[in-house]
Amino acid sequence: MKVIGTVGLPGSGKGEAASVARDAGVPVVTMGDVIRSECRERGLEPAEHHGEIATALREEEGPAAIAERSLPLVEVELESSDVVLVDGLRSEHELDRFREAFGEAFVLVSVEAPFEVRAERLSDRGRDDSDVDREALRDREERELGFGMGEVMDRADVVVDNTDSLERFRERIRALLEEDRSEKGSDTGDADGGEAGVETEAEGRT
Ligand SMILES: Nc1ncnc2c1ncn2[C@@H]1O[C@H](COP(=O)(O)OP(=O)(O)OP(=O)(O)O)[C@@H](O)[C@H]1O
Repeated sequence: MKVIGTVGLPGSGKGEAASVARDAGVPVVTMGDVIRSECRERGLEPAEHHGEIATALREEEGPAAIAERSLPLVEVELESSDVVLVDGLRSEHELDRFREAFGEAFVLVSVEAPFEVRAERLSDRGRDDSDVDREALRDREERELGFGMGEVMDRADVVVDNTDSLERFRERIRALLEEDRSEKGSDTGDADGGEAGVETEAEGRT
């Protein structure tokens, strides 16, 4: 059993990692979906109220609220799949909650690329205003860092550097999904010569 959590700043490649997982038949639990469904529950438009409801949930149910609400969705997927990907951790409270629930079976992957690279890719993606407007991107980034995302990234088990081609990134994610639990923390760069910029952190685990 393995639960892979992803963390990364806007445009780093979390969505791509999730789509690689889906293509490989690995179920994906998107933490943002928990917020979107709560918006609908409250009769609010998710596109406009996402940030506000995320804050409200944390205030009402505690800082790990979104992780807490994601857990049953992960459990359901684990009934039929050995590996599940959780898209988009934001805070250390959430990380602590997943570690508490899954222990060693939880592998945190930080997807990283410099601001300029992400800004460039996002302006090509153009999903919303913060994709094309660099100032809006900075604001979004600061908000996410404000939730403690930087600290979460620092605690990652695996860092995947996404500055190379999309195909190289996809290969790296596929390798991670296939990696055996016992290899956690080891460099699996053999499939790509280890050039994909993979670093690992032992975090004192055995
Ligand atoms: N290595 C790469 N080369 C080229 N384009 C890439 C690469 N990685 C990701 N992209 C593209 O960059 C854009 C941003 O990636 P993605 O949507 O996965 O980011 P994200 O981390 O999910 O961002 P957000 O948090 O804003 O949703 C997408 O259009 C994606 O296809």
